[in-house]
Amino acid sequence: MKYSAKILDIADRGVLLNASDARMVGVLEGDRVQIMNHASGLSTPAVVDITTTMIPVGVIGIYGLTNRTLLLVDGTEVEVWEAKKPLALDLIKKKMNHEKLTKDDTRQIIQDIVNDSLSQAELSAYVTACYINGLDMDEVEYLTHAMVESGDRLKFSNHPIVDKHSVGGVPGNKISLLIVPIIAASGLKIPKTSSRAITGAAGTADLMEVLAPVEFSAVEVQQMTEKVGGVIVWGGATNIAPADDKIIVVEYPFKIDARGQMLASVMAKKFAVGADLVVIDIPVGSSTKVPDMAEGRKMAREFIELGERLGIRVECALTYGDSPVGRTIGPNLEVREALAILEGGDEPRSLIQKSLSLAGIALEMSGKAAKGQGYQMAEEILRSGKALRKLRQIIEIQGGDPAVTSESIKPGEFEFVVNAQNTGYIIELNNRALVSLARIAGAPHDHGAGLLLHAKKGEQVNAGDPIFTIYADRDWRLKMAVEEGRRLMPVIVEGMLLDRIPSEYRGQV
Ligand SMILES: O=P(O)(O)OC[C@H]1O[C@H](OP(=O)(O)O)[C@H](O)[C@@H]1O
Ligand SMILES: O=c1cc[nH]c(=O)[nH]1
Repeated sequence: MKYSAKILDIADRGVLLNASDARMVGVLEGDRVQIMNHASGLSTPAVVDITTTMIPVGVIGIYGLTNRTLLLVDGTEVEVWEAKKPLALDLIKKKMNHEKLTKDDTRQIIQDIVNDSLSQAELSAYVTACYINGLDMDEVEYLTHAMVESGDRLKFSNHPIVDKHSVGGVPGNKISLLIVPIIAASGLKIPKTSSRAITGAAGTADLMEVLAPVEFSAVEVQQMTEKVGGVIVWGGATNIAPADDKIIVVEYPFKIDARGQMLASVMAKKFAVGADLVVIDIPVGSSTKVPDMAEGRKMAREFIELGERLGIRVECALTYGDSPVGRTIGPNLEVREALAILEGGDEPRSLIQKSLSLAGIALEMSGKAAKGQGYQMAEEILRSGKALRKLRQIIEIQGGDPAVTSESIKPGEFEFVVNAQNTGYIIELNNRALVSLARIAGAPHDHGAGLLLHAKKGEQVNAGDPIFTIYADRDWRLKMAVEEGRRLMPVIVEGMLLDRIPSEYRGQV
């Protein structure tokens, strides 16, 4: 049947049909139609919403993200018919029933994800089934290959290509902003693609966006890396492993990171950019993705094994993750902290040490530094100002202002200081609670939102001393964060009254 397209400014996938047209096509709410633009030859399936008033008979409303595939303008004639159910649905059910997915099953699922053939509910079912039932190493390998094959790949003529990736889970982990320019300044190539926040309050792509645009095609990533040695871009915009970001969008609200998908997500990005040598940061701590060292070693073995299957040499660094890295959480605050180090600052030591350790491992793996000399070489590159100059080149080539300084990056204009109620030592900084608080304050979308920690774990505070400041770009978000902070209690000072249970309390204990 033929319809006239009306482009709807809705940042979602799908189409809107008048109820009587839906009956004519033979679809119900949530079913799929295939839309064909005969003039351009472009076609896509889309999930149907139904209205009785918003779209007249003979017109089909096309949502913004679906129109990215169809490239229609208002009034274009399109053909619409009931689409077949995506093949992935039966395969997702297989995973729900604890069965192993084959290479072909996985390829089909990824193809349907990349083609936007699955609704958000169906995609969530896939992520949930994998999260609960897990993937074995064969399934992880199939997933990695399927993710790579469905997107673009970089092909550098000079090797080695070095890369680093963190599994995340620890807030304030701004180390890529230091490591990438150190590696690139050493003369190696590091085409770094990053995700936005998954379980955290600011992913590396969110951080870099404070300094420069992060959305580039794979070709542009390759060209920029050839020119200046490195980039820091958002993987979701590159069409490198394009299923990755669609899966992450589903994980973000739940703050989950399904293990098998995480391994594939990280290594697919490394494989697709042609990396030969990869350092993986595995933060270990009670409120991270990896609760203890034994689990960290297990994950490290999985990364190394997956690397072997892909022909990539992987080394893993188990890092301290019991509390945030450095003193800041949230885009502007984290970027300011990282830039201050590149400008010559020597605080916070823990952030500097972590960044130099990982950069040092990469330098040793590549042979740039002799065994045991990587840390020193990374430190020399940092202290000489070469890393800062390199970051400025990266910022410039990505279209940002290379003259940016740490001082010019400001936290949100609304702030609230949380003071210690009693004297004692900080005995807990709860990562998950700190992330929740930073997200409620607006991070990562509001770049000024976040937290500044005045005291870290083990430090002593006196009653009345500031322990952390909440920043927000909007006052109502600050109010919400302050209220939530009272409930979440992300920072515990030894001796603090945690709660008061009245004698008439009858709740669950
Ligand atoms: O939000 P959570 O789950 O903490 O971590 C996700 C972050 O970890 C990785 O960092 P990088 O790209 O290696 O710097 C991802 O790319 C992403 O930015
Ligand atoms: O890039 C990343 C990092 C952590 N977890 C993922 O799923 N992807």
